[in-house]
Amino acid sequence: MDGRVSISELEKVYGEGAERTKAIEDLTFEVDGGEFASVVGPSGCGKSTLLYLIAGFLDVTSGTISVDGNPIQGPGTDRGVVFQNYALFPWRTVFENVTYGLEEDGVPKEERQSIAQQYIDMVDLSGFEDKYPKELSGGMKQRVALARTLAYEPKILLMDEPFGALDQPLRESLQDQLLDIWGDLEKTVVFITHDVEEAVYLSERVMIMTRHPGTKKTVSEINLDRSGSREEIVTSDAFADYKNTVWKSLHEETQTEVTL
Ligand SMILES: Nc1ncnc2c1ncn2[C@@H]1O[C@H](COP(=O)(O)OP(=O)(O)OP(=O)(O)O)[C@@H](O)[C@H]1O
Repeated sequence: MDGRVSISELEKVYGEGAERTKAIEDLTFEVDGGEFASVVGPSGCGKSTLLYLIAGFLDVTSGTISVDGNPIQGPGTDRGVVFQNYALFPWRTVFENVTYGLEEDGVPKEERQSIAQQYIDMVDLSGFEDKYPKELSGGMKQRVALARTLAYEPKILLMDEPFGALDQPLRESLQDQLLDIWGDLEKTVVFITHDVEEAVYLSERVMIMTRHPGTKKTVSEINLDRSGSREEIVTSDAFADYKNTVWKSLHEETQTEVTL
């Protein structure tokens, strides 16, 4: 399936001289087309840097990042980013936020209206098309942001702690909505989170990063039976085992941080 992300011997250094910070070193990781992969790691280990490098917002210092074998050269509509703070345009309605990328791409009006409506319906925001962001809850804002990104049909969704600002019930409902959308649309997802439970619940694989400078520490494959309800999944022994494994690996890194 399309949407394979290959990261090879990646290094990212910010600044020069006394300001020099090596954020990522020697990171090699591959996300298959259509896979849901999460990245967890201690604060400052380079998770957002990694995501912005894949997005093409930042240049690599050395190494390569390719999508389906083609080295990335800046941002592109094959990759869509969803941020924690929604990044909506406050002066645009829900509908106008979702059509934004399509307008930029020169999609004709009727076509962009029908595409926007399709994704607004998909995130359960029908009826809210004419509202402005300030009239929406945090969960609704994030659903608008998701619809806006989905509207230009990227193969790859890059999500930077998208549910980090939401309370637990909202978080859970958006996680389930995202899983449904991922199942329907067959996107590749690279999902950054601090939350081990969230990573295990959502992902097929979880990469744990070392603390500064960040690199791949371990990768956990998550083979959960997802046919049951959320309650059945999160109370299963398998879920607890996966959570423990990821938590222990992450905890080793945060312990290092404390003792340094
Ligand atoms: N624009 C920048 N200029 C200089 N250093 C930066 C810049 N952005 C990030 N860094 C540094 O790079 C390292 C990785 O930062 P990054 O934000 O990618 O980590 P993170 O794992 O996403 O952190 P958090 O979990 O706290 O959001 C940190 O040491 C940070 O201070």
